[in-house]
Amino acid sequence: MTTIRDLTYDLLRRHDITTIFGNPGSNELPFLEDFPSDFRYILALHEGAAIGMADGYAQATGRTAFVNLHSAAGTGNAMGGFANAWNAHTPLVVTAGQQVRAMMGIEALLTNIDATTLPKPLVKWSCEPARAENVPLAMSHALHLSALPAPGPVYLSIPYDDWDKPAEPESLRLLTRTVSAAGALDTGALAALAARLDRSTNPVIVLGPDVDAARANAHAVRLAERLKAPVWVAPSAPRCPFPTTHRNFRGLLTASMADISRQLEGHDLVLVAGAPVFRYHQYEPGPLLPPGAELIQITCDPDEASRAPMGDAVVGDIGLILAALADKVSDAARPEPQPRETPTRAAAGVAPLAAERVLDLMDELAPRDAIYVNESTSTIEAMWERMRWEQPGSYYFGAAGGLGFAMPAAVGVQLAEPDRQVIALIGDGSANYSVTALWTAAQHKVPVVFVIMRNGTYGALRWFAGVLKAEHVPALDVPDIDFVAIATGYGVEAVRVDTDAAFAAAFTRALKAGKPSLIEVVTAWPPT
Ligand SMILES: Cc1ncc(Cn2c(C)c(CCOP(=O)(O)OP(=O)(O)O)sc2=O)c(N)n1
Ligand SMILES: [Ca+2]
Repeated sequence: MTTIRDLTYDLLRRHDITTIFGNPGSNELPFLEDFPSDFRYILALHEGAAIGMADGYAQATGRTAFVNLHSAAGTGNAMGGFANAWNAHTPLVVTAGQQVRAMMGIEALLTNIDATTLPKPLVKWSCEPARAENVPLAMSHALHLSALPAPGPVYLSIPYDDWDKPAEPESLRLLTRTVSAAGALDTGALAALAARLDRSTNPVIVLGPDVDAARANAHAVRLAERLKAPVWVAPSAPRCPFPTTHRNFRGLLTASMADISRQLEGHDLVLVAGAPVFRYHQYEPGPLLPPGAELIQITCDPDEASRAPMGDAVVGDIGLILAALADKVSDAARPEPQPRETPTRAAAGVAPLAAERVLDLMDELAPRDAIYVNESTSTIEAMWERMRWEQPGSYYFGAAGGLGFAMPAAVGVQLAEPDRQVIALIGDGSANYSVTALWTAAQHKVPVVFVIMRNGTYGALRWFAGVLKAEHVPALDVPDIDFVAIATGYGVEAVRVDTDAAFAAAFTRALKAGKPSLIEVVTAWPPT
């Protein structure tokens, strides 16, 4: 007899999923019973770390990741991670154990009350199957839907007395289903779009995270070179969709309406690919586009296309459309864009140590194909100006700005990319949200290099307090946290440094260690 549990594990295998990220409670034990030997369970000590690891793993593999959380309390602890995954279009199937069906009505302890409402609106779909026999269909539905454009998290709440029930013979058909999305432009629409680009006198390209998610970076390069168009990265960037060393690269757009129009001044056509229009952050009202400019958005997300406040939009497969456009547009008869001004390297041997000097040393010493998972929020701009990111999958940031993403996500990315070095650059404020990820890194010997930028304050909030002219705000300092002691407590070797020479030596050692390491580097605040 095939049980619901047997069929569920077979469905996961069918979708190439044999890693489970999670933190169990009693409701989850029957699902985990007789855990199959071809699966691995990555235990997180907090559900925020579990979903963050799964998010990083899914983004780096480009495939759906699977999470198992404990009822309502576990789901609640993961809500910040749902926000990041939702904004990042990350394909996740998040499951939570539910009380037995006979005791749900009386709300016995660990009943996930109104379970399907809990993760909304940060899921594409949530479901608590009406009967045990429906679990395989719900699981199959969730696995396909999470990966279909626009990808995103889905949630299943499953009563723990369902797993031993027999699966209905007809539900075995689910094992052989394939579901795929088309998404190319028809020839007419492609020709019209290419013609609009060819007619433009001064086009500019703005690229978003879904270009990197589609691994379409090289198509974007070809299109930019054919059009001889400068390339900006869309604001509040959670990924890097274009080589920062390319002569057409202009940098990261500011997350403000007024500033974006200033930065795009003079262009008559703005082509946005793989990004919402736009993920503004600070409210600085102004014209949505510079005078005379038109905008076309290419997105995999019908809702992004529908909610944009201006321009035209095309919904489809970003990789297919960029590749077809790069083949279709003419070689523009205009001069190549001039390479941007890059900042001079920060001076050596200066105390107190400037954050820019740490960034420059990392960029110089790390392997060229290193992957940065960032949550040092006051140095984002400096990173985009200084770091040389050339390959797809080189940069990740929490897409909803929810802190607690980067430390676990770095572990997930390193699990997915064992041949590239992952460097987690974390602020001394952010480092406290999912610090338990250090324990999982130590237990699974995941060789992430964690760099904690200790400036003793919530630097980005100090900047924002200036933007909002919010004076005398309390609760912006985070002094006296000993990350060396914390890391050691979780089993990760750690060192504190406060000079560039000491950082360079520690960073070089960490890169060779072959195991997780943490460097707490004391940096100047305010920035010099
Ligand atoms: C879950 C969560 N809580 C609070 C915040 C608010 N927040 C906070 C608390 C920031 C300060 C981060 O400080 P840091 O030390 O990590 O980095 P910097 O000093 O470089 O800014 S930035 C920011 O948006 C958030 N984004 N996400
Ligand atoms: Ca800080």
